[in-house]
Amino acid sequence: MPTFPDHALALTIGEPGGIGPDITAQAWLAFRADPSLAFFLIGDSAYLSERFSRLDIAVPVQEIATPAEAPGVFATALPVIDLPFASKPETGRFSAETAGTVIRAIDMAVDMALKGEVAAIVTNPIQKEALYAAGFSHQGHTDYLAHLAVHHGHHAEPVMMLCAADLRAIPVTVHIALTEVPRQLTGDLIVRQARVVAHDLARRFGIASPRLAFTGLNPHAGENGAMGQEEQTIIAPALAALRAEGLNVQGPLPADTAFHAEARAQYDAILCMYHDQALIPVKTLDFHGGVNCTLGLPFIRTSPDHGTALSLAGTGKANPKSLMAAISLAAEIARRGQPA
Ligand SMILES: NC(=O)C1=CN([C@@H]2O[C@H](COP(=O)(O)OP(=O)(O)OC[C@H]3O[C@@H](n4cnc5c(N)ncnc54)[C@H](O)[C@@H]3O)[C@@H](O)[C@H]2O)C=CC1
Ligand SMILES: NCC(=O)COP(=O)(O)O
Repeated sequence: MPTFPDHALALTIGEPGGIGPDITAQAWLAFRADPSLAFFLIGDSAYLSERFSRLDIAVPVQEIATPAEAPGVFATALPVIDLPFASKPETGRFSAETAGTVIRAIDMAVDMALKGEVAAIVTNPIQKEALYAAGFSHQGHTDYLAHLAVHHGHHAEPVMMLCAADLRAIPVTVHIALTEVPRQLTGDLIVRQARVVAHDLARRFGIASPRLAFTGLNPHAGENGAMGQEEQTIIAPALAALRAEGLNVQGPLPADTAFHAEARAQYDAILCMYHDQALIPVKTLDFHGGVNCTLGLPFIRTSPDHGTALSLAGTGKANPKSLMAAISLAAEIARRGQPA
């Protein structure tokens, strides 16, 4: 397992028309004096230099050929592995024309992680609709990273976990229409995700016997079937199976009362039945400190909790703290290592 300070973190450029370049520059300014947080960016160095020159900050860019060069450069310049765009991105706009290169940056980072050349991957936000328009057939990074890992011969069972100060929330179903949720929510899906969460909270977060909570799907967790059946037919049986395996589980809890401070103190992570049930509390509690961490991969991946914020790109107004928190968490997990 590669660790700091020998191995740097690989950052991917994400949507070039969005705030990724700006917050990466700000993160470098904040962290450049700390070799334990050394990172490099995979992106178009000429475009990045031009973007930075328009912000009121001095961020020199230095091209590197390999990840191993990054720690030696990090204190004086933002190390960049050059990956030029075929067509010039437009700040504040997304384009399907750059999507292939955006995906290529992710491919390269995964390749480096699987070869043990980097300590972890931190992804800048992608514009999902731009990638979809270019033929990308995955929901987002989370399932694409797992696809790449499997393609390279590894096992992967991807789980999206959003972390705020004292809340870790997992959407069991992710980027699907709300009408699809009852159709795609199964006991098997809940059980498989809970196993990954329990395993990775122990392995990556040092929580030996994590306490897992689960929300219901319906208002008041269905109120004994009066407001929906999924709690009784899908969620409760899945929890019973997990209990039989020795996992510490509670629920299904009514989602509306599962996130206040006293409730949060009762669990280490909460598995929620759909995207907004998990992400609204995280982003409300800690929008600028929230981190998206993928569990179930053979490498470490974190990301800011927010998206591309196109309207802020190039303005200098994007807050870099979520990306900084993502970098810090990736470094912390890498330092902890991976006990078997
Ligand atoms: N990990 C990833 O790749 C993610 C990608 N996305 C993608 O981003 C695109 C835009 O999604 P939206 O729903 O509009 O979410 P968004 O997070 O880009 O923007 C939501 C609101 O938060 C503000 N905001 C976001 N980041 C900020 C920052 N660092 N500092 C200050 N304000 C900030 C924006 O200006 C906007 O008002 C979509 O294509 C979505 O799929 C969204 C979330 C994560
Ligand atoms: N809403 C979370 C999000 O869009 C992140 O998705 P991913 O790209 O990390 O899979």
